[in-house]
Amino acid sequence: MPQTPSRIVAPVVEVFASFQGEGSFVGEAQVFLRLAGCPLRCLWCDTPGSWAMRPDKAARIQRDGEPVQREDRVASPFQAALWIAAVEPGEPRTVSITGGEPLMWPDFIRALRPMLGNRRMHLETAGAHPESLARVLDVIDHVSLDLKLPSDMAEPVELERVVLTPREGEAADADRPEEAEEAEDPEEADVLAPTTETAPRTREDWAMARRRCLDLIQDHDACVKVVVSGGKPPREYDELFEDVARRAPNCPVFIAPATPIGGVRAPEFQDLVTVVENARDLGLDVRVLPQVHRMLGIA
Ligand SMILES: Nc1nc2[nH]cc(C(=O)O)c2c(=O)[nH]1
Ligand code: SF4
Ligand SMILES: [Mg+2]
Repeated sequence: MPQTPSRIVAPVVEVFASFQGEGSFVGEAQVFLRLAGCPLRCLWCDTPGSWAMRPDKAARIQRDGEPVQREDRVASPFQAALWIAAVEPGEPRTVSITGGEPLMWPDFIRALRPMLGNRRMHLETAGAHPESLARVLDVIDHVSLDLKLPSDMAEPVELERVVLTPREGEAADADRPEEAEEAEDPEEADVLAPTTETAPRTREDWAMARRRCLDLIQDHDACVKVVVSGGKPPREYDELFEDVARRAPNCPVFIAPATPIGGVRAPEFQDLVTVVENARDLGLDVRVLPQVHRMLGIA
């Protein structure tokens, strides 16, 4: 059920300016808005700190060259837009909304759109929540769709909605007890209500979600990203490429060799070549692109 417009909030991990490190817009100066909350469990996840919503934690607002600002994590779209404007070093930038899984927050994303003026709004998402993607697609200028190999995914978890009473982490205002009482009424409190669309579990669920997402983006400005990690038979990626070739054949495909973190390995060079050739055999427009922001050592 959509949230009441005046009460739309989402948990913000961080807002910062950087250069886009992945996909079609690599190298572009952008602002990143990272929302917390992800029910998925990619084995090579590079942002596990964004899995939990943690309304008690602070949002990190980073303007280059200035000390990090710590703010209330639970933010309205208006507040997020103010932070975006505050971290931009110069002219307004394209805003990339990432996570976590930003499609946990479709109402928030829709409500943010009119607050960004003529900035472009890009979305970094996994192909796991087609209903939520359909809800936001008309306000998104570019979708960067990560396609996941089912064998790269551990069991998803469910994100529970959180009623914030009063404001999480803040004591009730002793001078205005009537307000504190109001806030304790769940009808009046802010609620972190992630989408109720369930995450894929089985291989079949994943195939269905992926295909629905590809059908949605086929006529949209979009790119597909596939993380290739070490130790996987190159043929495993065929099911992803075959779906792209059938459903969104004009969409550029970026192969991202996994950044070695934790136990994850980068792919062998020969395997990478084979994966690329398998995609090319299907007529796909494919490029290899490691995470450039990691290579630069920036956020
Ligand atoms: N520079 C930079 N580019 C990015 N592209 C996608 C990112 C993400 O975390 O989704 C990301 C990120 O975190 N930083
Ligand atoms: S979808 Fe993104 S945030 Fe969620 S587990 Fe995968 S890589 Fe991590
Ligand atoms: Mg990422």
